[in-house]
Amino acid sequence: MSYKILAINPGSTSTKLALYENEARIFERSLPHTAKELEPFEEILDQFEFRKKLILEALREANVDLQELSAVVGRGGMMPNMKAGGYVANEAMVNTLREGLASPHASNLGALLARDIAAPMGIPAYIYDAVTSDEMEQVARFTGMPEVSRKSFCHVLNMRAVSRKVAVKYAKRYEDMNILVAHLGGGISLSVHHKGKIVDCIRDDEAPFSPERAGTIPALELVDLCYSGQYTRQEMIRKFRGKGGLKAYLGTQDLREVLDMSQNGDKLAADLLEAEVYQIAKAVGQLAPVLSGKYDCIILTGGMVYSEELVEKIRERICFIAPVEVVPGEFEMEALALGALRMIDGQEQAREYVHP
Ligand SMILES: Nc1ncnc2c1ncn2[C@@H]1O[C@H](COP(=O)(O)OP(=O)(O)O)[C@@H](O)[C@H]1O
Ligand SMILES: CCCC(=O)OP(=O)(O)O
Repeated sequence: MSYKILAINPGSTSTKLALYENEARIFERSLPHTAKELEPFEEILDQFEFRKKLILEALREANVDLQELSAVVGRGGMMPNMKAGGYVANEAMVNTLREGLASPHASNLGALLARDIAAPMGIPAYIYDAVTSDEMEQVARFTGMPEVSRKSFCHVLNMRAVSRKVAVKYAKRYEDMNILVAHLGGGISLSVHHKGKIVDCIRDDEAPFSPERAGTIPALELVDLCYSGQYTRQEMIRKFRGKGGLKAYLGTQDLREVLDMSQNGDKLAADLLEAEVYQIAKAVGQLAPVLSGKYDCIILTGGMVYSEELVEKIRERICFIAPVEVVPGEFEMEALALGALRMIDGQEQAREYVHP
């Protein structure tokens, strides 16, 4: 049986598309969106028609016949009430998104776009491994402020996809392994996978600073900054996500440029790289006791991991915990398509989303 799956991954600066025929990718396209193009949209959900039009144009240009599709799958957004795995992009999910119950992120458009493109074709629309998939243990949820409880929030889609790849190398099932994953992309998050479940994580707002995110900031100084009258709430969020990290110090979120700057004698760039390595290693160490140090492996993944220099410096500091596996880049499009394929052919049951 042959299935054609369209995968849609809306990111903050692009919408990625891929068409899969069973396990084989037959088309892939990244549609970049400039800050200027997105500026007129007050809310992320307002970008829906703009992105949909670009997607349909790109598919038309590539002669993709929508009638041949078997399903459409979008990146899962930030909805509450999610577990890992696949969901039907149903009406309850649309209502949750439209009512603003999901934390703002471009990935929230995934379900809406998938459903809208699938509906006229009479084919299923799914999302897979949403960012907010939450299977955390109770012990991991407490903070010292009763008003704030920790919720799971990480790069679930890529983390579970690379874990499955590494499981093949170890000739084991992902569901039988204990894995610590550090996703080191434009944003950084880390997670602990205990026999197929993410039982704890370090979210991007608790993490090391990243190319474009501030990461953990000492809380009292952050409070002072918020109340300084210098910044609006939106500006503070942008300082944290989008304009933080390497970008805030050096004006670029491109790690390759920062590596070059450091090699050419820029002291700040060199210091930041050292601090980046140090913080990433510390975050791995912070998660080591979650499974009492009993990990099959630690996986480093994401775009930053293309840098051998960075990887070797991190490895040196964390290899005492468990073997380190390096999987550069991200596999989100493949993970979306293969997830949808498992749901279509019945290997995996798609969950029905319930409005919170
Ligand atoms: N070959 C490379 N060497 C070093 N850094 C790289 C390389 N390729 C990408 N990066 C860096 O990875 C980061 C982006 O990671 P990526 O996983 O692509 O991000 P996103 O989270 O935006 O998908 C950027 O800082 C980029 O400069
Ligand atoms: C940390 C959760 C997911 C996320 O922030 O994704 P991007 O780095 O792709 O924006």
